[in-house]
Amino acid sequence: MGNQLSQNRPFSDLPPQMQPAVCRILDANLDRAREGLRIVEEWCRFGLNSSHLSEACKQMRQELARWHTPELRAARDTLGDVGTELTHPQEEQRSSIGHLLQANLCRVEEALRVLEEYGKLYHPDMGAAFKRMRYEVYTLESNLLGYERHQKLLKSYLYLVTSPSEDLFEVVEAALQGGLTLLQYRDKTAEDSDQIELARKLCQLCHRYEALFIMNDRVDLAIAADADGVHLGQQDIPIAFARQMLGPHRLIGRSTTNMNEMQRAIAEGADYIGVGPVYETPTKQGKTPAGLEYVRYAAQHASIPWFAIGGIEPTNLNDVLMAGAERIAVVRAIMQAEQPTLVTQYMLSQLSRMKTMRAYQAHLPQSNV
Ligand SMILES: Cc1ncc(COP(=O)(O)OP(=O)(O)O)c(N)n1
Ligand SMILES: Cc1ncsc1CCOP(=O)(O)O
Ligand SMILES: [Mg+2]
Repeated sequence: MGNQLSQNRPFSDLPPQMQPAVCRILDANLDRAREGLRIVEEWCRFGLNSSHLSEACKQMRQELARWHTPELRAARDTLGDVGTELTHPQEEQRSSIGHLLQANLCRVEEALRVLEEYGKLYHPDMGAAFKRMRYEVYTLESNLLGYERHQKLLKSYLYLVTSPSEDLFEVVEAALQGGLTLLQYRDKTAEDSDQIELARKLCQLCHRYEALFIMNDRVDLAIAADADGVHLGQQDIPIAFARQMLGPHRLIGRSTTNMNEMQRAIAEGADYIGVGPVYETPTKQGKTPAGLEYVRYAAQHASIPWFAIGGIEPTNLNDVLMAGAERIAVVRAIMQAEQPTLVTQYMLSQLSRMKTMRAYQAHLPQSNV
């Protein structure tokens, strides 16, 4: 590319007074795009441990570096740049990693758009090169978001499924403050328009705490609320259709009550499954419990994350954990708790204790287990 750049003399028909300005624009935006990519790359590498995503960032940075010729660098005039001290107040605050990544990807995309337009004046190949790179950044953004969702799911051990409540937001926020990282909005009676409004607000609240937000039953409402995914029961829309509508990066959960449903959900590409009801529960009246037997089966055979659900409370949590559950989902235990933060913290601590115990046992010689 270096040769190509020097062979095709830039600015063939630009008036001379415009040439330094174009060079300064290209220089500034090459820097901007590289800096933004570097910030994203660091998170891919150290936050997500994804060599694949960090390599994608690195390759784009290297391509930007190849375009950043000495001629463009020489055009820099920092003292004469009236924009160096202009910062937007939002740049001073980043409320979460998600926002930080989004802001920087947006910065990269903007810079690439500028490079694409002004680049056309500078070199015949520049416009097309930066257009292609902009699309690569869109793909990176989408892969990154999908990867983040899956990582968060893997790190989620407690799942709160909501029930209609006057204190919905207070309870959910209290649970988030207690460390909840996965929420499902479930309301079987509200109008669609009300559900969308509530779902959007809940989704924003969850994202402020870096938690995932899942919509129960309805793919259309999940899209409207920009949810991280949807939870589908056996009577809800098939996973394949949901996947077509949601794309590859949103999560799909499926309820299962027996081993056949479990195997089918896994084969159909569910990201996680509900396993239950473990116990009879007023939240789902008339539903026959699958019992601890099915929890034991799941512990042996489920190859994707699974959440034991149904009638789980602080008093029987240990039995469910002893049957092999690593993850649980609850409605009443938190929605009806007097102190939702404390119950969340208690449940999370029990799940974590069990996880540590299992990890320890896995390292003991078999005769000691
Ligand atoms: C995590 C989780 N597991 C199971 C269910 C139940 O889903 P479904 O069988 O579709 O019943 P409804 O919740 O729609 O009444 C769930 N919601 N979440
Ligand atoms: C939605 C759902 N699916 C299976 S059991 C259940 C309800 C669980 O509610 P609770 O935790 O109050 O028993
Ligand atoms: Mg359902």
